[in-house]
Amino acid sequence: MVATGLRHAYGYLTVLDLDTFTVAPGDRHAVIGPNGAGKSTLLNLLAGATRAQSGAITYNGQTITRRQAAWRARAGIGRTFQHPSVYPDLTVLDCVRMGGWHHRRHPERTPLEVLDLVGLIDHADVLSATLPHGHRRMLDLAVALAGQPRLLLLDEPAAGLTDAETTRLLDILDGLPSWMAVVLVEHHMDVVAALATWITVLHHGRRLTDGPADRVRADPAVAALYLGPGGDDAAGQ
Ligand SMILES: Nc1ncnc2c1ncn2[C@@H]1O[C@H](COP(=O)(O)OP(=O)(O)OP(=O)(O)O)[C@@H](O)[C@H]1O
Repeated sequence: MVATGLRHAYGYLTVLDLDTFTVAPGDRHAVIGPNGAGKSTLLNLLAGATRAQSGAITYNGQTITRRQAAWRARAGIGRTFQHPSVYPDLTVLDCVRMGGWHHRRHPERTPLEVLDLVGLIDHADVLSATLPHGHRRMLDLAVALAGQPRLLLLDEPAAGLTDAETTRLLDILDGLPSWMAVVLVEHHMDVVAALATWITVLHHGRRLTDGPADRVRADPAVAALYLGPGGDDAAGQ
């Protein structure tokens, strides 16, 4: 996927102004930055949940800038949400079935296998709205994985998880196929450190820097962004 000239504003407030953003098969691309930096806005534009006010997005060589989110999902762009609330009236299993509806004939994994992967197999018949937060996040991930995405957009998947849940999440993400591209918006630097090979840092909607994960995490300007000048450790923790 290649996005160029993406710009988004709410009224007079420009919240994203990004010259280029590229993801290739197999990438593990983290997008980090302080609250309000425009990370979720970027993900929403890539997923089609928000329509780009200017700029262009291509995917597999095809222009998808005006394509709706559902079309993009069918084309292989899966996503999770910062505040997951997947189909509250459905059972956990039916949510995952919905996530994989366009792969009914040739699913790589059955819905039950996906639930097993994320540790929710014992909750298959429970109404999704009754799940505690960590389980709801895992269900959100299961729904995205059931769609067999080629590009997976993750919006703060570790937010609010316990240590044990975070470990499980890291195991799952670490086991994703190498052809799948992942874009990860995340505040937890240990999660970013474990997964990301490339990091883009957003600040006030613009790219502060980007590059190989080790180099960006060691960048004093990135540490200063999180802790203020002199904060050595912020991006490297
Ligand atoms: N629907 C909206 N209407 C008005 N302003 C909005 C709306 N959604 C987001 N914003 C503003 O856009 C800016 C970027 O928000 P965004 O959620 O993309 O940031 P973020 O980097 O994901 O932040 P966080 O880490 O806190 O989730 C913020 O200033 C936010 O208040």
